[in-house]
This record gives sequence, C-alpha cells and structure tokens, in this order.
Amino acid sequence: MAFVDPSQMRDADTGQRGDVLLRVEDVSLSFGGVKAITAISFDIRQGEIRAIIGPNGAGKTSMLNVINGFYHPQEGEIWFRGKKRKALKPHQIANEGIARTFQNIALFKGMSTLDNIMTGRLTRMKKNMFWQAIWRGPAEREEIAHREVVERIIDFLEIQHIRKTSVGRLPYGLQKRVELGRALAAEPALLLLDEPMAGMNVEEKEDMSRFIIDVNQQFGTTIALIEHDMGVVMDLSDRVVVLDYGKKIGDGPPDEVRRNQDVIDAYLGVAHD
Ligand SMILES: Nc1ncnc2c1ncn2[C@@H]1O[C@H](COP(=O)(O)OP(=O)(O)OP(=O)(O)O)[C@@H](O)[C@H]1O
Repeated sequence: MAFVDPSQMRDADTGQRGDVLLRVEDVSLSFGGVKAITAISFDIRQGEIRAIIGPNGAGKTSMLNVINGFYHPQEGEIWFRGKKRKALKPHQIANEGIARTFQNIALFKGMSTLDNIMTGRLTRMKKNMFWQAIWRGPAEREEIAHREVVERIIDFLEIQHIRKTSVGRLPYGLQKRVELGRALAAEPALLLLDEPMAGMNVEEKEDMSRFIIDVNQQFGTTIALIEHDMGVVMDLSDRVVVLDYGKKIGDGPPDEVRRNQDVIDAYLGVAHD
C-alpha cells in the first residue's frame, strides 16, 4: 500500500480534498411502490472522509448499495473516476476499486482472522488454478506477495494476537476490525463502511475511529461511511450528506450541516409536507 502525504491531498485554497472520485447524479431507486431514494446528487472527493447520515429508513444503506453496484437505480447516473458507470455485477465493482463492510458483519465465522483477511485479496489474484497446475513458481510468488500485504494490514490494525483465532470466537469490536481488514486487503480506492461503530462500547468506538482516520491519512484511502453516532460523524468527516425520507436535505462540512434547520427538524422528528 502506498503512503500518501495527507497534506498533499487538500486543496490549499478551498480547504477541500482532491478531484471528484465518485459522483452520484440525480439517482432514484424504488422497490415496487416504495421510493427509497429520490433524485439525489452528491460527490465524493479523492482523499476525503464523507459521511452519509439520516434518520432510520432515510435511504442510507440503499445509497451505499447503489454506489457499490448491488442495486441499479431506475434513474440517474453514477460516475466513477471520470467515467459513467455501466450496470456491473458486484464482483466487477470490487475489481474497479470499491470495497465495503456491512451493517451486520459478513465474515466467515469458522475461519481464522488471517484467512478472512486473505479472502479480501481474491480480486487481486491473477494466477489461477491452470497456472498452479502447470508451474507453481509464479503462483507461489504471488501467494507470498499477497501474504505480505495481509501481514501489513494485521500489524496496522494491531490484531497479531488473534491472527489464528476463528472469527466467530472474537468479541464484536474485534470482528468489526477484522472486517475492516478484509476490505482493506483489496487496496480499494473507495472504502464504504456501513455503520462501522454500531453496537460498540465507547472504547471500541474510539479504537475504530482512530483506525478509520489512520487508513485515510496513511494510505490516502477515500472513505464513505454511514454512522448514527453524531459525535463520531462530526469528528471524523470532512463533509456530510444528510438524507431524510429518501431525499437529500443537507450537504456540507459538519459545522454547516449541524446548523441546517431541515437537518435539525429531521432528527427531532418534526412533521414535514
Ligand atoms: N430490499 C428492499 N425491498 C423493499 N424495500 C426496501 C428494501 N431496502 C430498503 N427498502 C426500503 O427503502 C427505504 C430506505 O431503506 P434503507 O435501508 O436504505 O434506509 P436506512 O437509512 O439505511 O435505514 P436504517 O438507518 O434503519 O438502516 C425504507 O423505507 C426501506 O423499508
């Protein structure tokens, strides 16, 4: 993983991070009669931490699923790295450089920490079974290179002591950290985190916040996250997009969004038209 000097990533004049990495343009998504997302547009800039927030049922997870290609919106476009995205299968999206973690941890519970993180390298593996059958050399070299990346991630996340432990036996906070490790193993350009702190105690939240900031600053990884804990969102993110009933009601730096009356009303549950 390349080390990127974070001071190089902000625009000196505007204080904003780099170029647009992903753009959501006028996207609408329905499930039968239910409109989960209505005409939403926003962008995610290179090197930033972008939060997506909103009350329950606001459309946050649906938005994340559109960004990573699980759902194809009925209307609108997604632009990634300057190109309009065609309808892709999820594994093709992973190959494009987008990785994610899930609201409910999605790990192989019977497998060790090490093996779970190794599965994150699958999209990066080039040498297939054919190679291994005719000549082990290149496949072996590739395996060693993948192991090196995985070992660096294990060191970085401070989980050496559980590298051989079955993930199902780990406490919740550590499982979340292993899931982050697996997503990082794909060396994504864009990392999507769906409620990375959900169900954690204060100490676990502090640890996870620190790892998220370190991933962003040390690897230059762009991060979009959904999070309910407002304190965490305000501390971590460069910019926040706020959804309510599938519509965008706020977008900007944390301080600005915090003062937005529509956002305050939405969180207080004020009735709307
Ligand atoms: N697969 C689906 N089929 C039908 N309706 C769905 C589906 N997924 C989401 N919805 C509906 O779309 C709306 C937005 O849901 P979504 O899960 O995206 O919201 P959310 O902001 O992530 O909520 P939460 O904070 O509770 O996780 C809700 O009304 C939900 O019931």
